[in-house]
Amino acid sequence: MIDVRPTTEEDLGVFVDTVHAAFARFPETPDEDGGGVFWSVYEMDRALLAETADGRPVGTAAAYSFELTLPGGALLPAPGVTAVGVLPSHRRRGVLRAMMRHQLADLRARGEALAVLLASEATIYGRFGYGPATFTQRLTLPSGAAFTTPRPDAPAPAPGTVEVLRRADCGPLLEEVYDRYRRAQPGALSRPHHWWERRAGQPPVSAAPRYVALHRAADGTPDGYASYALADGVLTVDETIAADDAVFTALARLLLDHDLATRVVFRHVPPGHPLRLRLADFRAGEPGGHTDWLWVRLLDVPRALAARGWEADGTLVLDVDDPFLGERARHLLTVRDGTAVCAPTDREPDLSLDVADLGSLYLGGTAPSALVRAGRVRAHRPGAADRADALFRTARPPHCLHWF
Ligand SMILES: CC(=O)SCCNC(=O)CCNC(=O)[C@H](O)C(C)(C)COP(=O)(O)OP(=O)(O)OC[C@H]1O[C@@H](n2cnc3c(N)ncnc32)[C@H](O)[C@@H]1OP(=O)(O)O
Repeated sequence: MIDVRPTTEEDLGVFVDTVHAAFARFPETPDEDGGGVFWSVYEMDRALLAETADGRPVGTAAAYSFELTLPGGALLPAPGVTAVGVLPSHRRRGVLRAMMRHQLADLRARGEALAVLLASEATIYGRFGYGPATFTQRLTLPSGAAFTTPRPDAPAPAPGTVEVLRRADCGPLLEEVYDRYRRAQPGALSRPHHWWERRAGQPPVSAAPRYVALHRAADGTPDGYASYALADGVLTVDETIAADDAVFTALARLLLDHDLATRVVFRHVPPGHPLRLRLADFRAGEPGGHTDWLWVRLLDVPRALAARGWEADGTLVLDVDDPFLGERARHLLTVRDGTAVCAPTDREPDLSLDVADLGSLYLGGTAPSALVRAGRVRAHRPGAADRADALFRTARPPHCLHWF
């Protein structure tokens, strides 16, 4: 018999020990101020422990309080599910299933319209209603890679300056730039202030030493940064945050011209990013590690659909199956002037789909027609998939590079 219960601050020690044992890792030691490790930002009033009948902890799950930027720019609270683990001695007996059931009920009771996570394996979370909604990839370029000559009528390069700082000395500036960027980028997550304060997460938030190329606009406002380190001739760029393409290019140019590097690895580039198209030699750019990043689980389909912005008008009837929660509902989605209304209907469906696949479509990162072609979504009439493509499409593809 397994019991799943909510935790309090007093459970932090046992929670940290259990989740680390599930991942077969040992907890790092926090700094004197309690920061410098990713688990210093766990929210223990949002975590769960699974225990055996005699009170031994065997499973963990938690959630962070993030905001997700939706297509159109609305910000929606998005619990970021994390620290999911079950001890190797207690796997494949339904402990995760019990925790997911408890957690999704709890998130609904708190009024959340959706939840998000990063999956350790892509085979785990579909059954619980999560679908991959954003994708990311690495781009490796040879140092010194030349850009094409811009057209004579191309916009001038970003006016501004770049300065090199140490990560440890510019946290507040990075926080400010990141926050402005994530509000404009669909699919991006907030990084709460205490993450920066406690240096929790992966660079540039973490305490790991990094240099930072900080771009400032002509008026001195910081509008982009890239955090990086050079080792064994490889300049690894953890994240490149830029207000626009011109700022991205200015940062990329500085990194590509760095002495003593043979290669520059941009670890997080949105698929389809124009950086590779700027190269004089297209084949010099090596994309790699293309992978799912943010997974979305819709908990309140009508509210979630009404919350995002839409770039085309139209209607669509969606028949949505949610096997894990044992629900099925048919929704009439009507979009006018960028705003959607989603109401129950008994009209014949245009598309039948699982809630996990709707999660994949939600941010515009996957076209409905692609899921129809993959056999995951059923289109009931000619033209239905095209209509759905036109509706869900976003001019700016979603991207997320926050790790949690
Ligand atoms: C958001 C995050 O935190 S991602 C991190 C996830 N955690 C890890 O990767 C840490 C190491 N792994 C683990 O701790 C565990 O194996 C877990 C948490 C992935 C699974 O826990 P379990 O208690 O064994 O899962 P449970 O027995 O409830 O399985 C539920 C279902 O998921 C399936 N499943 C569980 N783990 C996996 C997996 N790794 N790959 C594929 N399927 C899986 C089970 O087969 C079962 O399928 P069914 O519904 O068809 O019967």
